[in-house]
Amino acid sequence: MTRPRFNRILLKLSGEVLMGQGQFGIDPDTVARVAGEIAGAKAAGHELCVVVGGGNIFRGLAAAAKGFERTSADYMGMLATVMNALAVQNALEQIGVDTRVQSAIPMSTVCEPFIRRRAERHMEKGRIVIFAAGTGNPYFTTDSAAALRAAEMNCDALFKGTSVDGVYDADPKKVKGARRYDRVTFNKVLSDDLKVMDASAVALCRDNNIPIVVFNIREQGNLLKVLKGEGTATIVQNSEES
Ligand SMILES: Nc1ncnc2c1ncn2[C@@H]1O[C@H](COP(=O)(O)OP(=O)(O)OP(=O)(O)O)[C@@H](O)[C@H]1O
Ligand SMILES: O=c1ccn([C@@H]2O[C@H](COP(=O)(O)O)[C@@H](O)[C@H]2O)c(=O)[nH]1
Repeated sequence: MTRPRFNRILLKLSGEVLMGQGQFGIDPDTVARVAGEIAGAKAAGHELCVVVGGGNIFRGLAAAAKGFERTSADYMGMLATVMNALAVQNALEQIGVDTRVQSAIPMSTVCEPFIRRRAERHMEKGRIVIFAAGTGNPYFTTDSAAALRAAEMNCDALFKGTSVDGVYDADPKKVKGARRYDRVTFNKVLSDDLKVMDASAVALCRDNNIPIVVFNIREQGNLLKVLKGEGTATIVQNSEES
C-alpha cells in the first residue's frame, strides 16, 4: 500500500505506551526509546509537534466512575499529561533535541502557556513542541486535543502512536479475529462507532481534511517506517482511495 508523504505531523502519544511493560506511571527506558523515534523522524526531515495522553497516570472518566467529581477528575487527568510532557521533553533534550512544552492550562513556572503563533515560531526554528494539558477543558480527551492542535498547526496528518497497529472492525483487544483496515473513511469510523479514537477528534479531522494514521508505537523504529509509507498502519481519511 502506498501512502502520501506527510511533512509536518502531529504525533499523539498514548499515555499508556509510556508505562512500558508496567501497569502505571512512566518507564524511563520506554520514554527514552520513544524520544529516539521522534528524533529519528526529525532527522529524516519531518516537522513534528506532539500531544501526550495521560492514561498511564489518571483518566477522568474512570475516576468519576469511582465517585470523583467529573470536572475535578478531568483537571487531574490534564495535569497528568503535563508530567508526561515533561518526561518526553527531558528524554528529547538528553539526546540533543531542542524542545518546548506548551500547556493549555497556564503554569508559567513549569512551561510556556499555549500560544499558537509562538508554537509556530518554535517549529520554524526546528524545535519539537510538546502540547500538554489537552485542550484545557474538562469533558474532552487528548485525542481531541491532538485533532485541535493538528488543525491549528496546519499539520499534514495526525499520527496516533498507540498500542494497536491500526483501526480494526472491532476492538482487537476484545474481539478475536477482528480485521484491520489499511484505509478507512472518517464516516465509516464514526458510523461503525470504532473506538480507536474519540468521535469528536475523528469529526474534527474529517471536517478539516486531516488524515489520521494509527500505528503501533511500541514497535521499535515504527514511527519512521510508517512515515516512509512502510510498516503496518491504518490511514483514516475522507476517501477510501490513496
Ligand atoms: N476498532 C478498534 N480498532 C483499534 N483499536 C481499538 C478499536 N476499538 C477500541 N480500540 C482500542 O483503542 C485503544 C487505543 O487507544 P489508546 O490506548 O491509545 O487510548 P488513548 O485514550 O488514546 O490514550 P491514553 O493511554 O493516553 O489514554 C487500543 O488499546 C484498542 O484496544
Ligand atoms: O482536553 C482534555 C484532555 C484530557 N482530559 C483529561 O485527561 C485525561 C487523560 O487524557 P487521555 O486522553 O485519556 O489520555 C482524560 O481522561 C481526561 O480526564 C480532559 O479533561 N480534557
